[in-house]
Amino acid sequence: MTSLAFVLYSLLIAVFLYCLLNLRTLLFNRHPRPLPPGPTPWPVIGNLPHLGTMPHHSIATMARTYGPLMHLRLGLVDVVVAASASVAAQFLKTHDANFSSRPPNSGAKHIAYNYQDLVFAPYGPRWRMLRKICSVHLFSTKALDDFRHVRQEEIAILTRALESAGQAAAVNLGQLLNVCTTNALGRVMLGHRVFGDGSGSGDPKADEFKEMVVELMVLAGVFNIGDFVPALEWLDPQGVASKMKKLHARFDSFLNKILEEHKVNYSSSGAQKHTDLLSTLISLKDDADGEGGKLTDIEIKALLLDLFTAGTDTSSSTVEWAIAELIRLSKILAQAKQELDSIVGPDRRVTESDLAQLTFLQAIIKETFRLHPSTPLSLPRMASDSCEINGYFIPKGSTLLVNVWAIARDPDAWAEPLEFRPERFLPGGEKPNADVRGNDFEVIPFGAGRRICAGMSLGLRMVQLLTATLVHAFDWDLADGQSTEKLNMDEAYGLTLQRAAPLMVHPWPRLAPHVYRA
Ligand code: HEM
Repeated sequence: MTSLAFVLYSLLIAVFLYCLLNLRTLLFNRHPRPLPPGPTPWPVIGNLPHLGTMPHHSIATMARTYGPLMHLRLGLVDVVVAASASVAAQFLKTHDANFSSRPPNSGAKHIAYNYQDLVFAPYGPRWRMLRKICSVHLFSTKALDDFRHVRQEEIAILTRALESAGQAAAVNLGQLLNVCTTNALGRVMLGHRVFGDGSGSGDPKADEFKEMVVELMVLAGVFNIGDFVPALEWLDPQGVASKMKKLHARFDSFLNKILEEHKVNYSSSGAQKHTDLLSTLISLKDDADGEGGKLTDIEIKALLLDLFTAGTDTSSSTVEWAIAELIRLSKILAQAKQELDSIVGPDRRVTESDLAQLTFLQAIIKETFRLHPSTPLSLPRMASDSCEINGYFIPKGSTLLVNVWAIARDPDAWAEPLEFRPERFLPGGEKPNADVRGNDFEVIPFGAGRRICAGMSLGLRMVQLLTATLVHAFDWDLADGQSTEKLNMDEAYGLTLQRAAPLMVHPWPRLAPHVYRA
């Protein structure tokens, strides 16, 4: 054999061995570490059929078999699920920077102006700019304090509406709460209410708006096959994309109207300048040269859409769950009333300055967030790079789902987790110091890390003040003489956790009459 032939022969053998080794690695050990355990996927659609109609329930059940760090294959997409506090902390604290973008999805594309918004903006300069604008103008302590009177006034209007409405017929509490949260946000963001006089009674526009927000949350919560099997996207087998496009058109016309009206007022009156978020956004359109560039009309509409959808039903449905729990549990309700009566008394409504003293009420709110988190699977995140967590390989591009709902019901972390027991958050209870602001991973209704809820401080203030006011100002009966034990506490699945049946109640005023007129 000539030396050239020998070299070629050796090279061939080396290449063959290299390919053989690679093939072996590809077939049997693609990654230096294994993927987290999980149920065997079906061909093409993977584990999509395993999700069922209540994915946060099904995923929690699967985690009992496969562990708190689980791998699912949804179509062609790797999905990792965190179902315990310690695993959630690994993703949202230790590896948070790597999980600070959101995965591609049809909701962002068809509803949120093709990712031009804040919620779905890729982690980077534009996201930072949008978030900063919101923090400064809406959510900083100064902004929240400046607009405290707005929240209190809108809650006063709700109280008045409940006082006069409840005696004649039962009221849909969630609906009225939604009008209140939307108008309070509208006054801060746009400088005026979104719906009429704020009382919400029989306002078809308010009904339609809530129905649109709920539809958005339901659609955004669907695991859309097209998101996971791109080859099937054009087929839109569940009809999700087509419903999203129709809904987008309705939101867009709502937002166009707001923008046009505001531009007219803004240009005709210099006095309007910078008194509300939208004026600021419009002024940024002309002179912003922040890191992410100028704001376009589309970006402004996308941001308004985010805030109106993420910031209304989340708060109002949390209050609806809280009141439903209290109506069922009369002893806890009585204890909450006692606290309010001793601190606030019968001659005035609760104000935000009272909240710090209402320790039992605060515990009720934490317990409500624990059992009824507004977004049970939080909002999805995506691995920007491959990484290793708890000895498992997490591939680049994986979607992360944090089962906030299951974590807060984990029997290893909570005593009798299905019981509504506010005292667990009080001194002497099992978690006296736990807070819900993303530091204690056993209860993270607002998520955690860089992409924690942008409106958390506002959401918390609104939920606390609304719940405190409703408990203090009214006694509650269920509609049609329904017994409290029979109150339906079922959930309806969506990106946000709605009640399956709306809470229909009669509110009976319990404070001095002048309180309701003030
Ligand atoms: C009960 C009240 C609320 C709850 C439970 C809640 C919950 C959440 C959760 C779980 C996330 C995802 C966090 C993550 O990825 O880790 C989120 C994101 C967000 N929330 Fe809230 N939210 C509430 C109220 C609000 C309010 C009042 C607003 C604004 C007016 C708001 C605006 C947003 C925005 C803009 C994001 C996206 C943040 C980003 O991607 O950087 N939320 N919220």
